[in-house]
Amino acid sequence: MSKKKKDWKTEKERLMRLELEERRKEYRRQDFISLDKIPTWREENGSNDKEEGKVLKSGRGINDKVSLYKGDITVLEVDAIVNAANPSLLGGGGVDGCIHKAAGSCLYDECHSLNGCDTGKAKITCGYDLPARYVIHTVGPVARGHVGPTEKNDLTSCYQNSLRLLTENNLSTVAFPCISTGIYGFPNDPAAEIALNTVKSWIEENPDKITRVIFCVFLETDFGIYKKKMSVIFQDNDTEVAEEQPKGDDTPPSTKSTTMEDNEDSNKGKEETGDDEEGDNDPGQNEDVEMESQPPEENIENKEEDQEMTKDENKEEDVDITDKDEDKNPNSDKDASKAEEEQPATQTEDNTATVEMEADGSENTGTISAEDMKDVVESSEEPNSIPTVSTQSKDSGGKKE
Ligand SMILES: NC(=O)c1ccc[n+]([C@H]2O[C@H](COP(=O)([O-])OP(=O)(O)OC[C@H]3O[C@@H](n4cnc5c(N)ncnc54)[C@H](O)[C@@H]3O)[C@@H](O)[C@H]2O)c1
Repeated sequence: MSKKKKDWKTEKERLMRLELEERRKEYRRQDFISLDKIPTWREENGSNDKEEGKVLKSGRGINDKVSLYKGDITVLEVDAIVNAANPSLLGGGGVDGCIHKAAGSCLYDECHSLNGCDTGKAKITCGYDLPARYVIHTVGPVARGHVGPTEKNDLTSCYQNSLRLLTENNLSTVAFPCISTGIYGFPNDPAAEIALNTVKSWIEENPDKITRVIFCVFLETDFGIYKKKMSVIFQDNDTEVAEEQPKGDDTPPSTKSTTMEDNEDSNKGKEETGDDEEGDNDPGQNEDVEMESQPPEENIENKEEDQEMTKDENKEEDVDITDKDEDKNPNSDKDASKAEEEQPATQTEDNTATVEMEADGSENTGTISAEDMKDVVESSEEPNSIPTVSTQSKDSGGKKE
């Protein structure tokens, strides 16, 4: 018998009232990773340094607030995971498809009520069946291999607005995927540079608001890039080395990879519940994984052609939807009080957003032409039509610059 479709508002209110142990019983996947199983950047270095006879003073520095994790973002038990969405917020493929699939259909329904999201902006919803309590949806720039000031600013805004939304909702642990580096074609290296430096600056300006930011990479390529950059950007300069560093050895501490298998033992034996296809999102072990939803190189080209961003053609004023769709948008100013009761979360303060991508593309101020986004979004219009992401372990690296 088909399950009765849940009302997202009722489900959200119910979930928000649950204590952790009660909530854990509702996770669609029981092989979740709790925060204490993810070492901080300092702990990773510390464990290496201990091996090399050095003991690090445990500080409350920035290195205690960041982590590098390689694996599926949908299993992370944090306050919020960030979704690399598209302007429609109606799901798609890649990490967007994984998150929607793991969260369940209520996520789609709540997203549908948000009337889209502009590039660089962020909106927050409940996490539903995910171990993450919330999902912060942000829309990265469609770079197609080209990184100009606009693309850089938009990607920087994705991280800033996501962190701002996190703390505005009194949340303090978050995981980011590599926004825009998949089908949107932002080169991996500059994207990592922007992600790491933006997050570092933000934590330095708001040290007491953040407990942990996890950089969740999926591809071996990104893991290598992040590990190298983090060793430089998150230098451990607030430590006291207990013993002399071997003469002439000034190499920064290397780090061991934080991968799914490191943490698997901690969740061994947890029963798989629900109709989850085990391994749908499992990125495999230490290899690049080619996601079905991320077509091979040549197709990405075609897809990118399809998603040709023609800013001037599409450039339209953001439509302030508060007076236009207030009954549709639970977060419009007029309904602010009602919205606050129903939804503890708030949206970005300006609350203007791209008018929702209609299937026929009639009203669309997104940065991707209606026709193109229609193709991308149409396939994911209904929750059960969201393409599943299955991965084959493959040595192919991520997109080269
Ligand atoms: N890949 C596709 O074929 C496809 C199709 C339609 C829509 N989308 C999605 O792609 C667009 C956004 O592009 P994007 O480059 O920002 O996102 P993306 O294409 O999802 O790639 C972003 C990053 O997320 C990584 N990733 C994929 N799955 C996971 C996972 N389970 N956990 C952690 N990381 C993961 C992926 O390897 C890449 O590094 C949106 O339209 C969205 O709906 C993708």
